[in-house]
Amino acid sequence: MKKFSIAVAGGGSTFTPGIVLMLLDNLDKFPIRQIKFYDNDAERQEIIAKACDIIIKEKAPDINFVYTTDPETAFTDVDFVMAHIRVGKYAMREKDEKIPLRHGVLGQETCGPGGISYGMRSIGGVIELVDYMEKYSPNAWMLNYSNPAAIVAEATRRLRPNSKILNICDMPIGIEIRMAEMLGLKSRKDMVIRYFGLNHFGWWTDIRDKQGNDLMPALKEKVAKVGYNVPIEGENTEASWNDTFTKAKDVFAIDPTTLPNTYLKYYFFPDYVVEHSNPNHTRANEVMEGREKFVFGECRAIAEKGTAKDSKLHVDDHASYIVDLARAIAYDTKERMLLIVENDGAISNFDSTAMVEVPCIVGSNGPEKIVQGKIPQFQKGLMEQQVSVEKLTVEAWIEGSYQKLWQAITLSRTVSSAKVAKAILDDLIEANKEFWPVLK
Ligand SMILES: NC(=O)c1ccc[n+]([C@@H]2O[C@H](COP(=O)([O-])OP(=O)(O)OC[C@H]3O[C@@H](n4cnc5c(N)ncnc54)[C@H](O)[C@@H]3O)[C@@H](O)[C@H]2O)c1
Ligand SMILES: O=P(O)(O)OC[C@H]1O[C@H](O[C@H]2[C@H](O)[C@@H](O)[C@@H](O)O[C@@H]2CO)[C@H](O)[C@@H](O)[C@@H]1O
Ligand SMILES: [Mn+2]
Repeated sequence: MKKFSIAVAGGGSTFTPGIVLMLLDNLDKFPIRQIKFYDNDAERQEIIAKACDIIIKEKAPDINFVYTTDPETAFTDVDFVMAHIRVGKYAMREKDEKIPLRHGVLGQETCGPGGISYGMRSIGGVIELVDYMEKYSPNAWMLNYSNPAAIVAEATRRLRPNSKILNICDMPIGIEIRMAEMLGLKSRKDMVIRYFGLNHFGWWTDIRDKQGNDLMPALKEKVAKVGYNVPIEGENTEASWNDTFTKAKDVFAIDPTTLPNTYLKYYFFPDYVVEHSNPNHTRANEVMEGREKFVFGECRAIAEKGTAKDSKLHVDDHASYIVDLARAIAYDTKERMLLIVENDGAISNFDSTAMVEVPCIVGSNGPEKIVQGKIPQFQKGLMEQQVSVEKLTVEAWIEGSYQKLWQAITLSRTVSSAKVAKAILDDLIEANKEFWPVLK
C-alpha cells in the first residue's frame, strides 16, 4: 500500500499538533511515510515541531519528520500540502477586529472589514504556497483551510485557475456534529445533507438519514429553542462560541425553511455583535490567552520532558475531515463533502463564476459538484451582495485599487455608510503596510 508524504504549511499553527495527532490516529486508513512542516516563522514553528518530533517518534517512528523554512526542502517529494497559514498572525487578527470596532463596526476574523483586511494579507501568502507546490511537487494536491477561505478561493480561481487546490471549511462540520447530537445519531456521517452558500455564509436545505427520512422538522424544533448550543461529549466549548451557537436560533427565525450557518449572525445582527463586543478585548485576545497559550505551553513541556506521555494535547477528531478529503483524492472514495468550488451552474440562478460552498462528490480527479438548483430570492440577494464584496477585494488586490477596496467595504452588510467604510479603510491601510499591496 502506498504511503503518503505530507507538507503542513503553517507548521507553527495552533492547530498543527491536533492535526498531527489526528493523522497518526488514522494511519490504518491513510498511511504516511513523511511529514514536513513549513512556516516562514522559524522560531514559532520550532516550538511546535520539537514537540511533534517527539510525538511522532513515540507513536510512529517509521515516519520521517522534517521542519524547515526552506520552500524547496518543504515542498519537494510531497503528495498533499495541508495549508493553514495566518498571514500577520494573531497580532494582525487583533487589529482586524479592533480597528472596525473603533468606528462602531463589528470586528471579526473572516466577516466584514476584518475579513477583508485578512483577505488582503492571505492572497499573496496562499498563492506563494501554490507556486512552491507546483514547482517542487507538480502532482501534489493542496488541501487549503487558510482563511478567509471565501476570498482565498476567489483569488486562486482568478490567479491560479488550473491549480490542484481544494478549499474547505470546518464550520459546517462543527455544526453538523451538533445536529447529530441533537438527533441522537452516532455520527454526522449518518446524515445526508443539501446545502448552498458562500463560505461562512450558507444554509442547509435538506437533511435526511441514510433511509431517506426527513430530519429537518425535528432539528428545526430544537434549533428554534437552543440554536446549536448543545453539550458535546469531550468538548469544552468556550463562552463566546456558545453565544454564537445560541444566536443561531435568531438567525434561524429569519428563514425557518432552512437551517443557517452560525456566521450569518454577523450579517443579520451586526448591531447586537457590536453591543456585545469589548473593543479592548476581542476574540484574538481570547485565542492568544487560551488556545495559543495552551498549545505552546504543552509543546514546550513535551520538549523539556522529552516525552509526550503526560501531555494534555489531544487528537483533533473534528479535523478528520482532512483525512476524508485526502483519502477521497488518493483512493477515489467518492466521499460526499462540502467544498468551496466555482459555481458553474451548481446553483442555477447564481453567478456561474462565484466560489460557492456546495456538496461535492470527491474522487481522484477532484470534486464534482452536486446541483442544488434554484435558490430563494432572500438568499440570492444576500449572496449577490456578499460575493461582490469578495470579488471586489480580490480585484483590489490584483489591481492595487483603493477605489475597489473602498467599494468592497462599503458593500459589506456589516458597514452602514461609505464614509465609515473609508475611515476604516484608511486605518487598515496604515496597519497593513507590511502586508498589503500599495493601493492607488
Ligand atoms: N477553514 C477553516 O474552517 C479553518 C478552521 C480553523 C482555522 N482556520 C485557519 O487556519 C489558519 C491557522 O490558524 P491558527 O489560529 O492556528 O493561526 P496561527 O497564527 O497559530 O498559525 C498560522 C501559522 O502560519 C504561519 N504563516 C503566516 N504566514 C505565512 C506564510 N506566508 N508562509 C508560511 N507560513 C506562514 C505563521 O507563522 C503561523 O505559524 C488560519 O488561517 C485560520 O483562519 C481555518
Ligand atoms: O476564533 P477561533 O480562532 O477559535 O475560531 C475561528 C474559526 O472558527 C471556525 O472553526 C471552528 C469550528 O467550527 C468550531 O467548531 C471549533 O472546533 O473550532 C474551530 C476553530 O476554532 C471556522 O470554520 C474557521 O474558519 C475559523 O477560523
Ligand atoms: Mn471556516
